Order: sequence, then structure tokens, then C-alpha cells
Amino acid sequence: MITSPPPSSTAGRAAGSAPRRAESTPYVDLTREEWSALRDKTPLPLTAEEVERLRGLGDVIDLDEVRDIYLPLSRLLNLYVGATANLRGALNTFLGEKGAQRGTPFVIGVAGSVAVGKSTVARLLQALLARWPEHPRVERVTTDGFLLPMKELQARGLMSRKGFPESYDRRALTRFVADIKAGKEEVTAPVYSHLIYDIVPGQRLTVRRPDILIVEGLNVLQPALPGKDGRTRVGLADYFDFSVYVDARPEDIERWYLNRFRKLRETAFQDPSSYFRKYTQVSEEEALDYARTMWRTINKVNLLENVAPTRGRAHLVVRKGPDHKVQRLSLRKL
Ligand SMILES: Nc1ncnc2c1ncn2[C@@H]1O[C@H](COP(=O)(O)OP(=O)(O)O)[C@@H](O)[C@H]1O
Ligand SMILES: CC(C)(COP(=O)(O)O)[C@@H](O)C(=O)NCCC(=O)O
Repeated sequence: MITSPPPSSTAGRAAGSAPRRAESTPYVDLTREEWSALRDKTPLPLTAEEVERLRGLGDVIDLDEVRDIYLPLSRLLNLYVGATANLRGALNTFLGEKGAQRGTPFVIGVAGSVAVGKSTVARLLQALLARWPEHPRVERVTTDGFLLPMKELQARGLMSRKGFPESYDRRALTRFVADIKAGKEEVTAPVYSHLIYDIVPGQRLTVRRPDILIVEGLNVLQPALPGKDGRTRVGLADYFDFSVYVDARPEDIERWYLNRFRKLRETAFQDPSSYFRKYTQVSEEEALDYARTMWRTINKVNLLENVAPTRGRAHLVVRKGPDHKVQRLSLRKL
């Protein structure tokens, strides 16, 4: 796998280091304008009815952004799905009887920091990809279902490392995606609740042979853990047919994190069973101080230490500006 990252807004080039030679990059860099011009080649423009349905997803995303950025992306992915099916056909021809495998889901990983907008991108892609007659069944899962239960995090001293790679049951997550990719009829996963800030006891999410699976989470591009014998294992990202890294400046992400916290304080945190209810009982300033500490001591550290270093493994890096609008895209061409 090619690992040289495109220029980033998260971790700038070290002072004094040599500029990357343009001809050696495996990425093609496109401005927003260059990318959005590609939508002219995109069949299936959005109908008025679909625009309404997208609005119904409850996201604040503006519709020009959907047309300019995410519609061309859904076309690119549609082409990848077709090409991947052809490749599997070639493999089956080569393998003969041993190969005869039914179509397996096309798996897309969506990575990036807490609050960068992964869920919004993943929800949009789910809606846009399901419009194509070749792949109407698109499922989306978030990796938070594979966080260790709170009791276990406490026992291991990991409560302030939530979202770090070690706070997940990584083997179970990889097995879950491997089973779906292998075409199992029915695969289940645990469910995480932001309300109780914990795994929901006894609840499971079921995935039944989708055409496309979108796996969204902070750590989806992490390399595999070595096995006990030191040998390399197959990791989650090895099952991805395509991956997207959502990138933005940490200062902007912090602002989005705090804005989301402010909104949640007025809505979901009001629920008596919310883990964060206590922050509705103190002043907004006090609540935001707490959120700022969470950002600076947990989420920002995780972004810089674990998440951003995986950016160069993505097939596509989308870079957002301060207003969430995508400004540049780097697409892997090699
Ligand atoms: N394109 C967008 N335009 C405006 N606001 C957005 C956009 N994408 C995300 N947001 C807002 O930014 C915050 C973080 O987005 P979210 O998708 O919840 O992030 P993540 O899943 O990465 O934690 C949310 O408050 C969301 O409403
Ligand atoms: C649940 C999360 C770890 C994100 O998980 P993901 O779905 O990306 O695997 C994150 O949203 C979170 O709760 N972080 C802990 C610190 C905080 O509450 O901001």
C-alpha cells in the first residue's frame, strides 16, 4: 500500500524539510472547481424529490455542496464498484470452480477526526449511492459499536483514551467486516449509544448482504496489529475497496466540536438518561470549558497521534475549509 501522504492541513510539512517532488506523488490534486466540473460527466442529476429527501436526513449540509462535491464522488464510486465486479469476474475465470464466489459487498472506509464530519459524509454517500440501480442496498456502520464497554475501559484505565485505537475491540471489528465481505447472510455488531456513553447491553445491529457497506470511524485506516508471533495480520483497511479521509485544520475541527456540544446541550443532553445531563445544569461557559478540555486532552491528541498519520493510506482525501466546504481533493491515481 502506498503510504506517502498528500500535503495536509492537519500536520504541515516539517520546517526545513525538502518540498515533495510533484512527479513522485501517487495523488492527483484537484481544486474544488476542478472537481465540481466533473459533475458534468455525472449521470443522474438530483431530482427535486431527492433534494427534499436529502434535506430530511437532518444534516445542515448545503445542496450546492452535494452537487459539487458528493455527487461526482458517488459517480466515481459507482465506476469503482463496476470495475471491482469485473476484477472479481476475472479472478473467478482464473480460479474456475475454486473461485465461484457470489458478489461480495463493496466496502468503503470513511476516516477522520472526531467532529470533522465523517457521519455527515457517510450519510450523504449512503443516500447518493443507493440511487444507482446497480447498488441500491447501501448499509452504514460506525466503529463506535466496537468500543470496549465502559466497565472494561475503566478497568483498563482507558476512560480518557476513548476513541484511541486501544479503546476498541479491533479483532472483533475486523472479523465483522471480513464476514460481511465474505458474503455471510447475516452479520451482527454491538451498538454504542452516545446517550449513555456506553455499549447498549443486549442490543445488536444486523447487516444482511448489502451491495455496498460504508464503515465510518476514527481509526478505520489504522494498520493491522501484529499477531502474537510477530507476524503481520490482515487488518480492517485490507478489506476496503475504497477509502475517504476527511481532513480539516484542527482549529476548525475544535470549533465544530464545541458547536456540536453546544447544540447537544440544548437537545440530547436534556434527556434524563443522558450521561452528559450534568452539563445542562451548569452555565454554558462551564459546559464549554469541559468540552474544550475533552477536545484538547483526548480528541485532539488522538487526531495528531493516531488519526492524521493514517491520512496517506486513503484513496481520497477531502480537505474542508473553515465553513465545512470542501476546498481541495487528492485522489490516488497510482
Ligand atoms: N458539510 C457540513 N456543513 C455544515 N455543518 C456540518 C457539515 N458536516 C458536518 N457538519 C457539522 O459538524 C459537526 C460534526 O459533524 P459529524 O458528522 O457529527 O462529525 P463526526 O462524525 O466526524 O464526529 C456536526 O455538528 C455537523 O452538523
Ligand atoms: C465515540 C467516539 C470515540 C467516536 O467513535 P467512532 O465511531 O469514530 O469509532 C467519540 O465520538 C467519543 O465519544 N470520544 C470520546 C471523547 C468525547 O466524548 O468527545
